Amino acid sequence: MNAAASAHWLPGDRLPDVRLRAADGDSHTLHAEFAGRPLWLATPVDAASASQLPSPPDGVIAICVGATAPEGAASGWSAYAADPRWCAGLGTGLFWQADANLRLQASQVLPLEVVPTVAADIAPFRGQETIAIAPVLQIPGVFEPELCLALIRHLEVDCAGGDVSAVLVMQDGEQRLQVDPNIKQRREVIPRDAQLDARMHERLMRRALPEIARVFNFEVRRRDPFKLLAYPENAGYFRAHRDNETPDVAHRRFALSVNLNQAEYTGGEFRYPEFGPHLFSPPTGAALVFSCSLLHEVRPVERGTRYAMTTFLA
Ligand SMILES: O=C(O)CCC(=O)C(=O)O
Ligand SMILES: [Fe+2]
Repeated sequence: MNAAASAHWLPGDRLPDVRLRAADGDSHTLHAEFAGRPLWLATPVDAASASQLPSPPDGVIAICVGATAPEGAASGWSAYAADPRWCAGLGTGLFWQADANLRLQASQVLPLEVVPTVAADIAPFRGQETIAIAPVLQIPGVFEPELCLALIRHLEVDCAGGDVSAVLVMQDGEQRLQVDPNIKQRREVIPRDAQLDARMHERLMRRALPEIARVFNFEVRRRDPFKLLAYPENAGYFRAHRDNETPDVAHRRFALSVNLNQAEYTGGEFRYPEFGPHLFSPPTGAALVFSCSLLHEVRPVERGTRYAMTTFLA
């Protein structure tokens, strides 16, 4: 096993693309042919280790990469050889679970000590018709839970809760910052901890930017400063607005927002009234990315405090 080799793939990372060779000699690429369903991927070192792999549940694609695989098609596993350069980078003796978007969910060393289960978020798709949906992108697991907690602490403790959020208004031909409860009510602060800033930046570079490039075909070159937000119980909201309407923010292309404690409040969902009634409340650590030209609102928080981190990309 080589833990060092696999250490650079963390839960939340999208698996690298790779060319796989089937027993009949045909070649297949991971991203092109194995996305769209949850994936189990194993790299057992020998036949004994391969024979201990559990059968995958229905709807899960299971591929065994390397010299050996569990016997026969009935096992639910398909055997492939991979480009050896990739195998070296991956490491052998490993078991990976990835979601339908090929994002790593969990990894274990073989033989397995914990029986793998299919978590709700990597369960096979159940078809559901919808008439309209806002063109937003959700990226799970951009920040780890521990980073989310550190950010909340930074806002509440190190930054003494932040400042009441103001809006820019034009008055007598001049721009002025002014608190306006007709528009929004929340606290906010630009983080003052360079290490937290660097950790957020690294996670965005690693997990959000490649997805934005893939989904929106857009290469991010600029980022506004990070902002930590608190929407208090019965007092926090941001009414419908667009994020690029005044000259000072016209450069913004995409808004990115990460929920930091989604299970601890109710209300506070995003809504895109131009695109129907759906409410968006991504889980803790997930990023919501959308065009700054879309009308959007953050619904009033009813219970608890909603914490989030937001920035704008261009
Ligand atoms: O609360 C958030 O996550 C972001 C709210 C928002 O729309 C904004 O700050 O422009
Ligand atoms: Fe906004």
